[in-house]
Amino acid sequence: MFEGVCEVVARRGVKVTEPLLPAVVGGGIGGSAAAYFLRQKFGRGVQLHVLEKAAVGGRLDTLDVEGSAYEAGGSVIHPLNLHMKHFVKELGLSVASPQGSLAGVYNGEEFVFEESSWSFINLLKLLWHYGLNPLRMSMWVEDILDKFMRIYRYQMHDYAFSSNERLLHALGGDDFARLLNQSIDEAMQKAGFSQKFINQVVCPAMRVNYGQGVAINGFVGAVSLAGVQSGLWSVKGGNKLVCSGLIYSSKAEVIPGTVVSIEPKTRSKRGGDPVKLYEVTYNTSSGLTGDTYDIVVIAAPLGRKMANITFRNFDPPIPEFRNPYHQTVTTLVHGRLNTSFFGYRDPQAFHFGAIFTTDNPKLFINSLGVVSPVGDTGTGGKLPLPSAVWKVFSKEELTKEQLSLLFSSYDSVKVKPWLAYPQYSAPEKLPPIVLHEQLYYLNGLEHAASAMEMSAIAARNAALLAFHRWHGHSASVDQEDLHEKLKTEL
Ligand SMILES: Cc1cc2nc3c(=O)[nH]c(=O)nc-3n(C[C@H](O)[C@H](O)[C@H](O)COP(=O)(O)OP(=O)(O)OC[C@H]3O[C@@H](n4cnc5c(N)ncnc54)[C@H](O)[C@@H]3O)c2cc1C
Ligand SMILES: CC(C)=CCC/C(C)=C/CC/C(C)=C/CSC[C@H](N)C(=O)O
Repeated sequence: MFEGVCEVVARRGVKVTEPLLPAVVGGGIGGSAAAYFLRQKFGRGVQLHVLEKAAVGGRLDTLDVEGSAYEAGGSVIHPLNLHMKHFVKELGLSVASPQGSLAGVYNGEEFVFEESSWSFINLLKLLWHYGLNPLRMSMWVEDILDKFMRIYRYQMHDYAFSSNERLLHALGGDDFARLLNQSIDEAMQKAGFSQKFINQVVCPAMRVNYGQGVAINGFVGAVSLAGVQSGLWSVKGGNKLVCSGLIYSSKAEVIPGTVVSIEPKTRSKRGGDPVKLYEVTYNTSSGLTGDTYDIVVIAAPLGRKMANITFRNFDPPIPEFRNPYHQTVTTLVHGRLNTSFFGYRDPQAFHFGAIFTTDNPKLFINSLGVVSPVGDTGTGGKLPLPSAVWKVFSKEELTKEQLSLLFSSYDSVKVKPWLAYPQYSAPEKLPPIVLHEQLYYLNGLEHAASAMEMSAIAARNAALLAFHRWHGHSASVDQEDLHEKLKTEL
């Protein structure tokens, strides 16, 4: 018999087999990766559904500017994000590497750091401004990344974790727990970094990536610093192609609908133990309907303003998810930058293609940078074109007046507001993975750090966890000292 097929007794007493029915709620990178990994673990015999209320891709989406598509949500992928790398290879997609451009850090009045196109000059400038802080930061982030990379080995050996705290502890022990319990500001101060460096270099990286300052937890802070390292890449044609590709490869059926409630049910079986199921009710264009599933993986942020799913009749009740999400607005502008806004009267002297900002309440933008279409790898040069497509991140939608301050002229403006990431703080409390016996939640890990790879890791963990719990393989869940145990394995 196929794995993933359960035996039931049919009406006439003849034994027949019924496919196991897992459902995934949400078709973003987390949900599509969950479908892929569930298929990998449970095999051909299961019938997989992905319930999606909007477009497959979720927070991976593009906006069209004058006939070309640009990433408006999740855009860059780290070279050590091995799940994303594997998906792209497996799906036959291609990689695009963004063209580097010169960066400057603006504090609302002046540039406090200006990158040079000469690497030697740059090194001298960094040393002059920040001493050994930049070098020490690279080593600090490398050390965290080294520990983080342990997840791939654990998952390759099929190990799963029943809580986000256990997962992170298995990677970085008490160091990761400490990072979650303090802000990136505190963590870096304790590690000996200067306040000037934190304010002028670390804070701008937090603002460009997470739209928040250095009060965010130390773990997401470290991920954010990894997110400004070199070698970042994206998927040619758009990152969301990974989601549609994974769903196709998993042979899951996408059910268009908004899940409104989930309720545990017991179906009695003649001559056998009762079967426990979940009744998932969802809204479609033709009204309210529902299906029952053996396993449900929720791959969408829970909460009233988010997925808004009601958990009915669970005993004990599933607690409400109150963790708020932070708004980030992406604005794509095809136009000419008003360089005098940044203190450059002469546009010819302005060489920056990426502008980061420090924490200044007077600033109405978090960052802006020149971007290329998803099919393209850049303009081939380091200087921004006089007229280019700029991506602006801000907390609120930009007003016409603000756009006119930033741009001397523009041809088109596209806006996408997102409830982008959790509102981070320290100490960070992470939501559970196991909500009920066979009901799992992926997006709790986002509260440690939100990134495509984090959703993919959470997805593989949930698929492994569901598989082991379904088959009673307790030895593969929450193993202690995995790092030591696996050292001896090839
Ligand atoms: C502006 C922006 C920039 C970013 N940049 C990067 C980056 O450069 N690199 C990086 O790694 N990450 C980046 N991220 C973060 C990254 O995009 C997310 O962490 C990741 O895409 C989350 O994927 P997910 O599948 O977990 O959630 P989502 O993508 O949010 O997917 C959830 C899905 O569930 C669906 N859904 C919700 N409720 C229901 C319901 N009730 N019923 C049915 N379906 C439902 C939604 O429609 C959605 O499709 C960025 C995010 C934003 C917003
Ligand atoms: C999970 C690990 C180890 C690394 C991920 C590093 C990474 C790619 C972080 C970026 C996360 C993020 C939310 C970026 C948002 S903005 C991206 C980009 N700067 C842009 O301008 O679009």
